[in-house]
Amino acid sequence: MAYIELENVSFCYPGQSRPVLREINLSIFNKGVTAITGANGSGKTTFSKLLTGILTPTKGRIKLNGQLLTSLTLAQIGRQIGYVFQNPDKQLFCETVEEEIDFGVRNLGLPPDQAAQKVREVMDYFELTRHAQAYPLSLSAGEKRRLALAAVFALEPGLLLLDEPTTGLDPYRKKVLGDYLDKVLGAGRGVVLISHDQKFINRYATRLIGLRDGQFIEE
Ligand SMILES: Nc1ncnc2c1ncn2[C@@H]1O[C@H](COP(=O)(O)OP(=O)(O)OP(=O)(O)O)[C@@H](O)[C@H]1O
Repeated sequence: MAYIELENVSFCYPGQSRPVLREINLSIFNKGVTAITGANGSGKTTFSKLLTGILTPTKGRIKLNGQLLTSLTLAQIGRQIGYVFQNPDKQLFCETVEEEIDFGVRNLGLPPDQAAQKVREVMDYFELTRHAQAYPLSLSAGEKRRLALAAVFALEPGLLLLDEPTTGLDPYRKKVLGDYLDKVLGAGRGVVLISHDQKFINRYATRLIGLRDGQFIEE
C-alpha cells in the first residue's frame, strides 16, 4: 500500500486565478528516495505543505496510511511524516540546540535515559555537540540546517520530507547527510527529497519526479 496517496489533488492559493497544482494523482511509498525537481515557483514547497496538512487541497484528497489527511491533526501527521522546512529559521524555536532536538524526542514516550541517548546520538552524528547550549538562531547557516535535520531525524518517522536539505552544507556535510539517508533506507523507511542539487539527486534518488505546469511527470 502507498504511504501517501494523492487523488485528483488541485491547489490554488486564495485570490489567485491559476492553480499551482492541477489534478495530481500520485502514490508515494515509505521506501527509497523519491526526488522531486522543478523550477523556482513550480510548486514544490506548496506540495510539501499539502502532504503535511499545513495546506488543504482546493480539490481532491490526500490519504496517509489509508486515512484522510483532513481527519488527522498536524501532530498525528508529524509523527508519520518528518518535514524539514526549506528555511530552518522557520522551524527552530527553542532556546538551545539540545532543547531543539529534545523537544520532539520527549513526546515519543521513551524512558528518559533512552530519550537522552537519542538526543546525544543525533547531536553527535550532526556534529552539534559543542553547540549544545548555543541559541539555535545564532548558528551558521550550515549548522542551522544540520540542527533542523537532526531535530526531525531523531523522531524516526516513517517518511522524511526534506525541502532543499543540502542548501548551505559543505561537501563533507552533504556526504554525512547522504550516509544518514542510506541508514534511513536500510531501516525500511522512506525519503521525499525536494532539491535543485542534481549531483545529490543523482547519487541518492531511486525515483525521479518533475513538477511542471502544475503536474508531476515521472522521469
Ligand atoms: N502564500 C502564498 N500566497 C500566494 N501565492 C503563493 C504563496 N506561496 C507560494 N505562492 C506561489 O505559488 C507558486 C509556487 O510556490 P512554491 O514555493 O511552492 O514553489 P517552489 O517550487 O517551492 O519554488 P522554489 O524552488 O523557489 O523554492 C509560486 O508562484 C509562488 O509565488
